[in-house]
Amino acid sequence: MSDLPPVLGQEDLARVLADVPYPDDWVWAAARRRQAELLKPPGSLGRLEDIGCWVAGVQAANPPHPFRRPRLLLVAGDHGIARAGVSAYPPAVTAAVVRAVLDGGAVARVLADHAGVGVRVLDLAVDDDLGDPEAARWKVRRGSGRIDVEDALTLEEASAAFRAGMAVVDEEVDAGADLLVLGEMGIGSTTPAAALVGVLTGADAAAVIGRGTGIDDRTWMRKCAAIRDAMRRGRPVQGDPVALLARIGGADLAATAGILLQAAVRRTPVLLDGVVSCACALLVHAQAPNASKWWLASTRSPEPAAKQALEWMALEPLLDLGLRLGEGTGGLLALPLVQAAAATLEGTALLRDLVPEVEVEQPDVPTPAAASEPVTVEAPPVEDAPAPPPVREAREL
Ligand SMILES: O=C(O)c1ccc[n+]([C@@H]2O[C@H](COP(=O)([O-])O)[C@@H](O)[C@H]2O)c1
Ligand SMILES: Cc1cc2nc[nH]c2cc1C
Repeated sequence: MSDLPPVLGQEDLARVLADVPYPDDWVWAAARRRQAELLKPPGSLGRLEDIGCWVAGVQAANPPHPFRRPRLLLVAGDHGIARAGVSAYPPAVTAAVVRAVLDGGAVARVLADHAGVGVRVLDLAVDDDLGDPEAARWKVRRGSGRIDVEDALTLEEASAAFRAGMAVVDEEVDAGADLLVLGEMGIGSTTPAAALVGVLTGADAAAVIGRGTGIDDRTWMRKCAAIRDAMRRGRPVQGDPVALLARIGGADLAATAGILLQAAVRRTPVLLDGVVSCACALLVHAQAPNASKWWLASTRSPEPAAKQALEWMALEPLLDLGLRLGEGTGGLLALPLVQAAAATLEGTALLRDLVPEVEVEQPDVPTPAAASEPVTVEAPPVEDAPAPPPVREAREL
């Protein structure tokens, strides 16, 4: 990462993208077989069984173990488009909520403390001084441009934010983090998120717009026009992730994309949150489809753009509770289930040890003895999943 230039071009990113590994297929397959041998009817733990196997694959350990040092990365930034009246709340809320994440009082802080998750706030572009030098270490500017009429960031700023996300992952993983929970805070952020998903999937503004913080119909019309205009500005650079983030994203989104990419490079799993992290995930996935194997969709956001992004990546959310807060609340609430999935796969007795006369039917997964070459175990297809996005330029370089 350190040899990357100050402005990230497609070729520079292509070098990083080429290093994205795949989680361990053999361990995943072994975990599948173990899952079938546990003291329970096969499939009786439902989705928890798939998640346990996913944990085994990303930890390259069968049985897996519950994560020991999960960390919430809360990425914050203000968005110039909020000045166009696209949110139900004023931009001043961003700084207030981020302060409450730092000092206590925000939902994310309550849930993180409850779950024993360490919190790191990254102020990439909050339009205020939070008075926390550690949070501001990666700040690239205050606020961003109005994406319907101007760029959110310069290419230098977008690159700096993207690289900041990558650097933070390196720091966290070097310090022992074994799971990253993504969170975000920024009034107006659902507008760039929707515009990014619209450009990357080819969907219309009306198909990706959502109600965000709870907007009324008049605000919806303004927001739809803003997304439409931003998408028009973004389309010419849709194959260049950093240029796209500079035009219609924002510093918090660019850092989030950098986190998602570098987490995959560092073989570190990530729990996605709502529409903003899903949009950034789609942007990285469009260039490096392997990367999404390291991510788990924690929650189904009511934002249509989140639904589209997850379908595009064939990721099925774990929770469907109508969460639309952001701040990493989806991942924080899904975490106990992920931990339970790992714990049951690790700690449950084997049926054959207690009831030897019952024969276990093994699932049809590859065994090392059955093939001489490692095989890629594909994720099961999602019904009605759209065709992959036509955005692969950087990878083809
Ligand atoms: O996570 C989601 O899917 C989600 C859906 C709607 C709103 N939000 C949060 O609300 C803020 C953005 O909403 P808005 O209406 O200002 O664009 C931002 O702080 C997000 O964390 C988050
Ligand atoms: C109060 C408030 C808290 C939030 N947390 C994340 N997005 C938010 C939006 C609002 C308006």
